Amino acid sequence: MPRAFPWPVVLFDLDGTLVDSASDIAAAVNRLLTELGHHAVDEATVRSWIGDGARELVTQALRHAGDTRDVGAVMPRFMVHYGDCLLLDPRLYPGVETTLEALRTAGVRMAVCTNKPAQYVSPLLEALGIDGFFDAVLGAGVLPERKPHPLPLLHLAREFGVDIGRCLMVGDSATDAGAAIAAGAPLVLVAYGYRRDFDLYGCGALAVIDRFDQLLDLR
Ligand SMILES: O=C(O)COP(=O)(O)O
Ligand SMILES: [Mg+2]
Repeated sequence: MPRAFPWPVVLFDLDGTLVDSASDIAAAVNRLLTELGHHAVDEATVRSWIGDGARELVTQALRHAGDTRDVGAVMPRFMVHYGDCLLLDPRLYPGVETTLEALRTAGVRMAVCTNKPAQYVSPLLEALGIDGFFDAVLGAGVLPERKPHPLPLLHLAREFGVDIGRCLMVGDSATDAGAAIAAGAPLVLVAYGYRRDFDLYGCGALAVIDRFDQLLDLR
């Protein structure tokens, strides 16, 4: 447990940081692709599309399939599949629950700040038994901008009444890094998530951690 954790607020990314949801998201993408008459794709390919929100994910999937139809036309179907697949096999990364517990004990207030569609965030957190750790949960579609725009982070900092410079952002991708840097939030990145080809080590993060519980070693 941290003796004195340096930040009073931590904003956590969800997919690829707290939860390994790639197989569920891949299942939803593949239900859509096969419904549209395309071949399914493997999970690793879908992983490389996660991070910019559902619409961008489907845009990439359609492009991959050579399908030129308008993404907006297929989004309602995709959202049905997304909901149906949400709880197929989501997994907390190792150490998440004990680390959140330690942070809570240390008096740190926590929020989830994700590009996952907002209506699916709380059901996922509840199913994994970690919803109680968070004072705020912010998914995509609630605010007019999503990460890498700084607005979601600034919005949460304002809700907590804490200067953004004292709100640590913990994420796994370029969208998290971009949002944190634009907002002026300190940033820690996890190395095990959906980083794609993003250079985690060259973006100015305070630390890049291999295991979630290494958060507690930060000083
Ligand atoms: O659903 C996404 O595209 C990514 O979600 P995240 O912001 O929690 O990584
Ligand atoms: Mg992520």
